[in-house]
Amino acid sequence: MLNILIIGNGQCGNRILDAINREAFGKKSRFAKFYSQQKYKSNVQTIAINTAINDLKEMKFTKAKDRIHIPHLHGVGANRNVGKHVFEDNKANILKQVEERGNFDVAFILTSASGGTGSSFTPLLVKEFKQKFDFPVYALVVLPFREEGTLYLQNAAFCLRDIRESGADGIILADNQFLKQMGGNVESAYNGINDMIARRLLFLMDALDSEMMMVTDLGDFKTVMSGGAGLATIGFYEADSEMPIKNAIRESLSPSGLLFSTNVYEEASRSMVIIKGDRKYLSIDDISSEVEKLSSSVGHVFKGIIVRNEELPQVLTVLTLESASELENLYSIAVDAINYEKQKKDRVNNDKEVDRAFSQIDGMDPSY
Ligand SMILES: Nc1nc2c(ncn2[C@@H]2O[C@H](COP(=O)(O)OP(=O)(O)OP(=O)(O)O)[C@@H](O)[C@H]2O)c(=O)[nH]1
Repeated sequence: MLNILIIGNGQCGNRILDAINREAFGKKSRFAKFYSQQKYKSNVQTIAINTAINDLKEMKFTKAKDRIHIPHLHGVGANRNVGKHVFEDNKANILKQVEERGNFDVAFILTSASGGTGSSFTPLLVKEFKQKFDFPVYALVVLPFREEGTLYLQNAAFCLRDIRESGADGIILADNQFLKQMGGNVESAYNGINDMIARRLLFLMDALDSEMMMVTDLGDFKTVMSGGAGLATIGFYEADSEMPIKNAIRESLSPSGLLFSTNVYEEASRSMVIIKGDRKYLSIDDISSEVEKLSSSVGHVFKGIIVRNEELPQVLTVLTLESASELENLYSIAVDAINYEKQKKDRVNNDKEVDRAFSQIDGMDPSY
């Protein structure tokens, strides 16, 4: 049995963690968390960390003992410098609470790249973990909608770089902009995106800890994640009973299945394909021929099959990327955002117009 730690940092990380716990507790009752056991096969510990108490209170499926409030106003207001200081002041407390949970085989840290709390805490937390523990640490990082503004864009650029430099064993990318086709208003888009991420992570945990017909384990996952440029994404597809399994594999690798925009056949470096479902849907020949196609352009592909009676076929693909043109696009917009913010600040510093306005009443007092 694997010991798995999942941490959700900041509002976005908290919400995805809550979506994971909702699936794991069963969706039926919001009170399930008070009396039921999580349905995980592994020993999964979940911890939500936030500076904003309201974000923690908003969680419906994560137990109160699994929420760590780091008091700092109501968040750090998208300021990563403030967030870094707040983390340093509180890291002993956070690490103590993690250590009290026991030993882990692997940790996942969930965060947005662009806010203040999650994006500044995550790289520093990864760094502490890598110094203190010897389990692999993976960050699942949510990229912003591109129209969310200059501060979020610059945060995303610096956060991703910081996480890469922190010693993380891999970064799994999910992109709000790419996933916004979920439609609806922002809130329902968030819920839809969070559910997509939660489902994929739960499938992954299930696969790493299952008796399989064909085995993929944590060792294989580590090997996949160590390929490429340290970046990865995850695809998923659930087929109906009519769809041939090879089409389901292809769908999981298509834009509608992936969490991040990439042409898998051009940018992926290593992959893991796990297929789950009733034996009657799982033609080994079809699976093998589709996986061979993928490996001819990707390189190494690990393949796992989990037989689950009466279940429709589902496919999960983990892909590490050796290049990511969408990330290059994001960085070029972020550079514009950083320059824009800098110019604005310079203008305010150099332009004394406001000071001149105030100076007109120097030495005067109000008369009533
Ligand atoms: N997918 C998804 N993205 C979210 C969600 N909530 C916020 N975001 C995105 O996360 C970014 C903002 O980061 P947050 O996680 O809200 O910020 P934080 O880490 O709590 O930091 P501060 O509020 O600045 O202290 C924006 O790009 C939002 O679009 C969510 O529930 N799901």
